[in-house]
Amino acid sequence: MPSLVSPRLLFLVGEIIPLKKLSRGSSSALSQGSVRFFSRVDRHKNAPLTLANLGFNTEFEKTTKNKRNKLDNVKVNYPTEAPKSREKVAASDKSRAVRVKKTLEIESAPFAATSFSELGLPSPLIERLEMEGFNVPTDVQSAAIPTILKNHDAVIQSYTGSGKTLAYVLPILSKVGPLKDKSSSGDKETGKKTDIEAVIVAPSRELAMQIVREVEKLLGPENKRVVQQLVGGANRSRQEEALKKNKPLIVVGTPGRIAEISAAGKLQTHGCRFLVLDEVDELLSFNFRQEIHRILEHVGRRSGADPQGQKNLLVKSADRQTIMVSATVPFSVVRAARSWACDPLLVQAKSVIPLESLTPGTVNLSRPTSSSNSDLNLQHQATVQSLPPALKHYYCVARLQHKVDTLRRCVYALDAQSVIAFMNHTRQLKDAVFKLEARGMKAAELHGDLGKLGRSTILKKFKSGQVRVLVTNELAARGLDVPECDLVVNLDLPTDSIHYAHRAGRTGRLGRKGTVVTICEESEVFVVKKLQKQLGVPIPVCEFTEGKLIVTDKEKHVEASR
Ligand SMILES: Nc1ncnc2c1ncn2[C@@H]1O[C@H](COP(=O)(O)OP(=O)(O)OP(=O)(O)O)[C@@H](O)[C@H]1O
Repeated sequence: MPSLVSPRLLFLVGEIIPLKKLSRGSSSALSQGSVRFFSRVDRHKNAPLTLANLGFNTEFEKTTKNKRNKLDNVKVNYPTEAPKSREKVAASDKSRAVRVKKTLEIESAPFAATSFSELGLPSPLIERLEMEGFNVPTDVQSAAIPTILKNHDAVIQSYTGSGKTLAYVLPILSKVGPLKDKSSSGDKETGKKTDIEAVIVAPSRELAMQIVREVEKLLGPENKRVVQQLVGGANRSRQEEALKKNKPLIVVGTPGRIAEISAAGKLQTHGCRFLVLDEVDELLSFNFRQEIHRILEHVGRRSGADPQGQKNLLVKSADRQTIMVSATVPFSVVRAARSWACDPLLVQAKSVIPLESLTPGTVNLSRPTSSSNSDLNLQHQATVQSLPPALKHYYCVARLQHKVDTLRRCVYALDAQSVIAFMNHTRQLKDAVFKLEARGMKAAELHGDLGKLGRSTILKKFKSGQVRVLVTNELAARGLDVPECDLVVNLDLPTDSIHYAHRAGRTGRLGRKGTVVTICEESEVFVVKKLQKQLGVPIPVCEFTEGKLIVTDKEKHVEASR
């Protein structure tokens, strides 16, 4: 079997990563890898980067029924001895154990593993998973869990609803708290009991509370105090009292509140071992910049140097494992990971590669600019990775004043039971809800101006089916997990393909069916066409007549199946 890595690209089970510039470390590591090629690569100079012009006739060896899809012999070998900054400190100085990254043998991360026990999770945690009905890990969990357990910093990128939350929660619970692997040697013993060992940051209260519930479910009722929420809008002094009284090991919250309590000296995170930035591209946006910077400076310590960049082995803080997560990874995330993480790996559903091998455009989704053909192909590839494959996308044209009525007809035509409708301005949400209710359709609005109690009540009603249409904006909805959601409607156009992807990802969770309909004015159709190109998915035009969704594309006039 040929064992080579073309200097131009790395082909990992359906992934083509143009590696214009591999840094020495990873290229040597990667060049030791042997990736299965079935054809020669002969890329023409300026042709766009497509499989065809790369001379690939990709044909995978059919795996037998029982054999899993594995990457044979692809190794990303990191030096087993920790880089200088992570050398084991002398036995005498126990105050600061450091994390030693272990060689990551990709084949030990069996992509599409058939059980969680194959991934090295401790049995108490596996028992809890089984009690909660989680038996088979998703692809991104199969790739991420071994990577994080081997102490690597990671950027986890996989399409919406693919199980990214557990992909980082499970390895953390394997090392922190009552379900952890008691036998794991060499791991840092926790410092004072008050030390927080994991900080998980999310851009919205809803998402933070959703993560808390996932962690609490796994910990079980007897261990609920191990995790605590620090979300904005809740009573801060009560949160600080709980921190003192319960001494949680894991905190989950929104950037503002975590930074606020940290600045007040009420959150001891210098011994923190894990920092997770969920929906990281949103967290790096302007509105959270200051708080995220404070959190990155004060939580644990970036491995290898203190925030001032000086090597300071006397700092009494543990190396921090930094994990960044999102369905969309624009290059701003790659840059942030490079400065705040240490040798981070890009973990996708079926590939784990050194992040430093990426160049602008490879996973960049945030530059929906006019780009050359090959860049479009790359964006296409990156964007498609952020959309659940089973989704169906449509658009229909309506006058501004008829949009809500069109939404109502869309809901009836698709017989949708759990609908999330997106608008760009909070004041319009009320008007849309009023019009829907006036026509007998149970609707409610969700946005930042509502209080914490109001928001959680509305979410509960929506999840329980008491509300059929939730009208919201994308911040309140990012990362939101409502498995029953079967239709997403864009009443206003999203600002770019990243926002489209996160809105669309509220439906079609974990392989379920889902439909996305964008209702736009005639003058906005060109934007939908642009999104279609950037997202790489067909968005045919449709209309809702006689209670049916009719695709009205010229070449085909068919009724869309429900
Ligand atoms: N291994 C699994 N088996 C069954 N269900 C799972 C598994 N992992 C996650 N889930 C469920 O799948 C749903 C989606 O998971 P999650 O919210 O973590 O997806 P996500 O990738 O973070 O989505 P988003 O990008 O929108 O944040 C949740 O209801 C979760 O409980």
